[in-house]
Amino acid sequence: MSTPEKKARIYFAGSIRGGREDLEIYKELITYLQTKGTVLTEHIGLDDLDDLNKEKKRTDVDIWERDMEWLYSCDVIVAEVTRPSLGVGYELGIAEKIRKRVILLFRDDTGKQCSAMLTGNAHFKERITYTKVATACEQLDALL
Ligand SMILES: O=c1[nH]c(=O)n([C@H]2C[C@H](O)[C@@H](COP(=O)(O)O)O2)cc1CO
Repeated sequence: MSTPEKKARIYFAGSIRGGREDLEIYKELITYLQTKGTVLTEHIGLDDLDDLNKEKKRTDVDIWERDMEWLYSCDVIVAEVTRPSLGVGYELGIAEKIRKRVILLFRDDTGKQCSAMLTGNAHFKERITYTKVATACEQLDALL
């Protein structure tokens, strides 16, 4: 009997307190990523963060401890960085320090540029620039 293949543990990073303007995009990306593995941070795609894991009832210390455990233990981080977020920037800084694989997603239809701290950084060499989520998913498919 063959052993079942281990599902990839995916840490999806996206803005929460930095602003929820891209929520619909996060939802689509998370739904796609769930076909590729277990998305640890699926709460990032919820309309109401209270729905799934009582995010609003957690203390900030609980959130930070849980997310650090997920960040250190995941197989890959997929970060949607179009909407700037202090939390996502912090997670990516740690990812670089612990040499965790990161795939960055950035939309090219906003007239904004991605931070040079990411685009100038050799650790973040896997970058997807996209307009439509379907295109981003096609490119993710080639990487995951
Ligand atoms: O309630 C939360 N839950 C949570 O998982 N995070 C993590 C995951 C996200 O990738 C990132 C978002 O950071 P920020 O809230 O600064 O935009 O931080 C952040 C918050 C709130 O800061």
